[in-house]
Amino acid sequence: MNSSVQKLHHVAQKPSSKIIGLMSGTSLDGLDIALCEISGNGRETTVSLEEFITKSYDEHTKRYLQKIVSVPEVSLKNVCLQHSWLGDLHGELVLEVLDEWGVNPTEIDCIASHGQTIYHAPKLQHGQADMPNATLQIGDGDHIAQKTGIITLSDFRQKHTACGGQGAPMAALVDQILYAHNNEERILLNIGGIANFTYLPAPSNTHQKTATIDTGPGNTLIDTAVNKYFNKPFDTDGEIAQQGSVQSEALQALLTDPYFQQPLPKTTGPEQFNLSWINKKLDQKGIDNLAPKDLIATLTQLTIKTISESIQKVISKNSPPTLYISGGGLHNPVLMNGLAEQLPNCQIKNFASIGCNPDAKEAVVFAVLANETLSGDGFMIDPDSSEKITFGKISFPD
Ligand SMILES: Nc1ncnc2c1ncn2[C@@H]1O[C@H](COP(=O)(O)OP(=O)(O)OP(=O)(O)O)[C@@H](O)[C@H]1O
Ligand SMILES: CC(=O)N[C@H]1[C@@H]2OC[C@@H](O2)[C@@H](O)[C@@H]1O[C@H](C)C(=O)O
Repeated sequence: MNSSVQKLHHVAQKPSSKIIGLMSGTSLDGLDIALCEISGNGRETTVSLEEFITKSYDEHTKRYLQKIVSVPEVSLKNVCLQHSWLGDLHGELVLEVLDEWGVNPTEIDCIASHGQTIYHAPKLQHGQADMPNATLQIGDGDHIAQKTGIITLSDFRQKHTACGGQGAPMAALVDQILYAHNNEERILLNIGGIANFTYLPAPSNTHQKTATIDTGPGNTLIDTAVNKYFNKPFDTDGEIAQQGSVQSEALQALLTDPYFQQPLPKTTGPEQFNLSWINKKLDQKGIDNLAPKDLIATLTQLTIKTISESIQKVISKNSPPTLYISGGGLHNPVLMNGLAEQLPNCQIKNFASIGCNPDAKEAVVFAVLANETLSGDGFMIDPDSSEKITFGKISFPD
């Protein structure tokens, strides 16, 4: 037997594995690196987050990625170069943090790498009837495996679209096995660049089904406008939004986007929600005189409104869920207070109270997806079929 296949066979049979989850999200703030100890599989899965860090991208890296991320027409040469370059970079960052943590790479059973989404094109967004749901992530897995000497699973979203899904959100698959609770209705809300949630009704609630959705912009519009008008990467602690006031006419103009009324399932990205989208929506209503701080307050309110309205649509009025929040938006008090105001019946908690470090959640998701591919049966993505599927492509270091 080939030695890497033998290693894989061994890892798949271990009662517990050390898996590193890697996530480079839509905000382009850096690479989230989560070292997990994972035992069991399916509903028996348990995860212990042993270490976590976000390795921030420097300005040069961020600007280089911005050349192609979510841009519809780019240099194919850049895409080709960046696919390999980012794989190498992610491999180097893994080696760097393992050294910082005092962990030998030989102790790691595998890496689960999400990569960087450079274009997300569900049918709803690309609008070409003859084309399938499509999504593209870069940061090649072979490069990560070569750099680190560690078996690497990557490119998790392709199987989702190949099986008829929209390529996202995928966190719900993991949320269901790790966080569904017998007596509590739960919403797991992640506010990253894009906001998404998983609704986990308590099993006793036979009227409601598990649901998942990208609600629309999380931080992406706030970040992009703060960057343009204040030359900062994001609105630290919501300070700018607090100085501005929400302009209701502008808010209504933004809320007219049909995405917000589309039924589930739906997913989106910065390809749709970006600076030109803001300008177009405001131009259509003849609004051209918003003070920058009022724009930030209005965009923050847009995130609050679209998240809370999406939540209201799926939950049962009689048994309001507890909301567990993760992602960078958790650090913005204006977002948090706004959600509490709009969802007075829901208890709001930090995801840490049932899971792990809220900034690590998505990286852990990909570690669990890899664990299931190696040692489990997989996940059901079609509620009308019992067929289970696994995700990720396997790269060997040799
Ligand atoms: N102290 C803070 N105050 C306000 N906002 C913050 C703060 N810290 C982080 N954020 C926001 O969180 C964002 C990063 O969030 P996160 O890392 O969850 O996003 P992501 O994983 O890149 O996105 P996605 O989940 O959509 O892929 C930052 O760009 C910023 O907008
Ligand atoms: C295409 C893509 O990378 N989508 C991300 C992004 O970040 C949040 C939201 O948009 C979600 O749809 C998804 O990530 C999480 C991990 C998911 O698939 O559940």
